[in-house]
Amino acid sequence: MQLELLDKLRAQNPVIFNIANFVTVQDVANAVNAIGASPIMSNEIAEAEEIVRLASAVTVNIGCLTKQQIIHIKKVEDLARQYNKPIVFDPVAVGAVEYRYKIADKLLWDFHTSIIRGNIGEIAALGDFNWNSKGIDAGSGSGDIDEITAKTAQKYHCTVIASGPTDTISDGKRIAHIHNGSPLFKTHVGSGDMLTSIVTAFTAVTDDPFEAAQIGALVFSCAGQLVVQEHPNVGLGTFGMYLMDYLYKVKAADIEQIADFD
Ligand SMILES: Nc1ncnc2c1ncn2[C@@H]1O[C@H](COP(=O)(O)OP(=O)(O)O)[C@@H](O)[C@H]1O
Ligand SMILES: Cc1ncsc1CCOP(=O)(O)O
Ligand SMILES: [Mg+2]
Repeated sequence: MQLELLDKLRAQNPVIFNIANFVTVQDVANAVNAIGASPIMSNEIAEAEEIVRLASAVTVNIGCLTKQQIIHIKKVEDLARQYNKPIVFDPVAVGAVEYRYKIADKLLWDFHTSIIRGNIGEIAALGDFNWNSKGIDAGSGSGDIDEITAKTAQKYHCTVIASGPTDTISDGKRIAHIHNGSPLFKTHVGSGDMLTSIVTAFTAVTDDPFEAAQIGALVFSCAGQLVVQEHPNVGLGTFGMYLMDYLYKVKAADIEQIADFD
């Protein structure tokens, strides 16, 4: 794992274009900012080309999808292909809402996506596996998470992160697991969206999406774990606040001490 990518990210401070959802947009902007990149959110098709050109990478989050936004996403994804900017896709609730599954599946076939980051319910749905997703949450299921992640990566020819208590990452051939984190992540709506855009930030400093996925997931999970280690009585409200502090101040050396991956 290339932990030096964290310093590289902070030195380069790349601009990250986010098509966000209105629930978690500020958390995502602050998380991208705290980790050392420069977020920009936009919903306007007329400025899409300018923003894609100035950004190093693009997040597409379908958390609050509208028909107008689908037109915007297609334009932005087409521009990202034209200007060779990586796309990281967050398939919010595709396991629970058939309409979203259909839109996401089509976008993932029509445009090259570098990384898909979802919870296991979302990743299982995209990979056509049975799983009982629950709204935006992972829900429950008994499938083999390694197999689901790898097969979904093979289906869309990209890297996939199935996040959860363990983050499972595959590019269809290789598989990695990040065991760090805290159950408090689950209590904070927006944890997944923050992770997705932090992973996007790391695609700006490495050409290998599998590496960007691993380092993004490791840094994010370790930041949350450090919050709880150093503030054992933290509640779910203050966890979100401390998480921003730790995303900002966490160093590669701190992560190295607690990193738990294979
Ligand atoms: N029980 C848990 N223990 C440790 N980390 C967790 C746990 N649940 C979620 N996470 C972490 O929370 C972040 C968001 O993941 P997840 O909850 O799966 O996404 P989403 O918010 O999209 O459902 C990831 O970094 C993941 O590692
Ligand atoms: C509650 C909600 N409704 C639509 S998007 C959204 C936020 C999803 O955030 P996350 O997937 O990061 O928990
Ligand atoms: Mg999510």
